[in-house]
Amino acid sequence: MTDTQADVAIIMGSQSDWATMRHAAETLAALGVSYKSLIISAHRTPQRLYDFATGAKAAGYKIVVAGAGGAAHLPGMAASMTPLPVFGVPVESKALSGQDSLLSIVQMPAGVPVGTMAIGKAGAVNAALLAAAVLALDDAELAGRLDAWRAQQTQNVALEPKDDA
Ligand SMILES: Nc1c(C(=O)O)ncn1[C@@H]1O[C@H](COP(=O)(O)O)[C@@H](O)[C@H]1O
Repeated sequence: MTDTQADVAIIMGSQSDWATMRHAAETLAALGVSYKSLIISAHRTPQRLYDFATGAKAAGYKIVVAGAGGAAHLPGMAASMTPLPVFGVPVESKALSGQDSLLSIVQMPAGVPVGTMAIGKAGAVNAALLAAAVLALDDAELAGRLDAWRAQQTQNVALEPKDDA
């Protein structure tokens, strides 16, 4: 689901981040949350970032999920130009296994917050769940879907391990 009037903007520094960030998109889709996915790089497309971040609230977005790897300046720079909540996803880099991405995103100076997730797929899924939880504060139907999603997750955990699972 990619809407023009979406609640969540999923932005990422490169096409190569999509393999990770698609998990955020899939999680939002499963919860019935509208989103738009965009490639925006602070380094390679600075004007695109400026235009997006300064206009994100007026465009109707409520939350930004930003994934980037390596020198991952995208989430912090987006946060510096929008009052919307920004959740950062450190993409797993080849050279340093995402530790560079994590430290780049998490160490923001006081005054410009980025909610930093775990490295990789877990972070992308959790960014989507956190975004949904925030949106659910004002949306009882979404809150119900989120509860159901969690209940299903609990139900999917077997009590005993299997050899062939
Ligand atoms: N960290 C950033 C930013 C940014 O922070 O603006 N723009 C691209 N990148 C990252 O560079 C990595 C390699 O990108 P390529 O695969 O395109 O070479 C990606 O993980 C991307 O997020």
